[in-house]
Amino acid sequence: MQQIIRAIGLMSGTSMDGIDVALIETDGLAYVKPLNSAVLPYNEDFKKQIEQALADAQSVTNRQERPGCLNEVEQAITAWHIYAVAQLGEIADVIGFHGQTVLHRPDEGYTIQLGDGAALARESGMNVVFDMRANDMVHGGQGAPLVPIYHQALAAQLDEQTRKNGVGFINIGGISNATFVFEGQDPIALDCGPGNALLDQWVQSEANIAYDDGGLIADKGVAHDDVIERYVRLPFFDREGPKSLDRGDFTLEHVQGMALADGAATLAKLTAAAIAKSATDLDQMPKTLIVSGGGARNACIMRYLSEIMGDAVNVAASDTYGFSSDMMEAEAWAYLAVRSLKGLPLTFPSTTGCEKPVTGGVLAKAI
Ligand SMILES: Nc1ncnc2c1ncn2[C@@H]1O[C@H](COP(=O)(O)OP(=O)(O)OP(=O)(O)O)[C@@H](O)[C@H]1O
Ligand SMILES: CC(=O)N[C@H]1[C@@H]2OC[C@@H](O2)[C@@H](O)[C@@H]1O[C@H](C)C(=O)O
Repeated sequence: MQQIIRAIGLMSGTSMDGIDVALIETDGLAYVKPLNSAVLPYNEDFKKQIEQALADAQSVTNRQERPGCLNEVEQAITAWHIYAVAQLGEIADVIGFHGQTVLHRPDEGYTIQLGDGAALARESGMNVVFDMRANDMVHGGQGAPLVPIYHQALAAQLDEQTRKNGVGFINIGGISNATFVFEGQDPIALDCGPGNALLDQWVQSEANIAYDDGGLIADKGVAHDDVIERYVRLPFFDREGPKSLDRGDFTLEHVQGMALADGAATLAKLTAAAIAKSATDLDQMPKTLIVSGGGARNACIMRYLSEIMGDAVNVAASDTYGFSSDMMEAEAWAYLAVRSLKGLPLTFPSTTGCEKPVTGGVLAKAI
């Protein structure tokens, strides 16, 4: 019997809306049991500071550099995470700490997640595994997505028929990413395209609203397929996976001038079209798509996705299967920390393009 470890995962994703915290127990293999979770939303002031950090990070040429406000924001991010762990109020053997991505340049071989793992270990009194993307890049990988091996562990909990027919896990966060799990194979993964980030920016700039709750704005609009075509012509979509994106890789340029609802509908349909496109190179189309992340709550994105995938594919939010849509990434970071402690691979040639399965992460021990 493999050793069962209690692990906390901390995820603050590209939507920059706050920190998801999850406690699980796992053997780092097929056994996973979520135990508790919490959310710590960032306030408006801090979101603005992170946006400034994203802008200041643009000048970085080496991942150790911290120009502009980056040092200050990194300390603040660490403080928010220390508070998030305290809020959860649980003791674990290890914490998996993602940090805040401020720059992701896979073609140049670096990615930066702000967050001081040693400080978190010191203040929480728990061991922390952080910086889990870097070693993948050292081995030729994209450094993202890392959640696929966790998706594979979840897939093992599904019934035999569902597993046999292949399962896609779709995470619609700021950027969307997909993992396709077929029995007996390593998971196949890639970033798909914009998730909610463009839609958030759109409703923010046009209506001063943080996000399109339920997809109600998009639902009132008409999607412009010619605009979607313009996005889909970008070179990213021609490349085969594995591939990954930076939050800044897509902009609102093609929807500028549209009416609020039409722009929202167009961006919702673009999100769905990009996800559907990510499955086109597969040898076999999975019969089930399990959707997580905030985008699973956008009924318009979900409807477009079901329509584009057609009747042969069952598209449903992950909660339908008993997997938490909101906590899946935080749980994944807990799971990855355990795999890191055990020296197990986090990434595979089929998930990030690394040359061989590789482990990763840096361990900061609690003193
Ligand atoms: N009720 C809702 N209706 C519609 N959209 C929602 C709802 N709740 C959240 N969202 C969308 O989900 C986004 C947050 O998603 P999530 O927390 O999965 O992203 P993330 O983890 O930050 O990003 P990533 O996975 O790219 O790192 C919000 O910015 C918003 O656009
Ligand atoms: C560099 C980075 O932070 N990438 C994120 C981002 O958000 C979604 C997508 O782009 C994915 O590749 C990744 O996060 C998920 C959790 C991952 O690594 O699996």
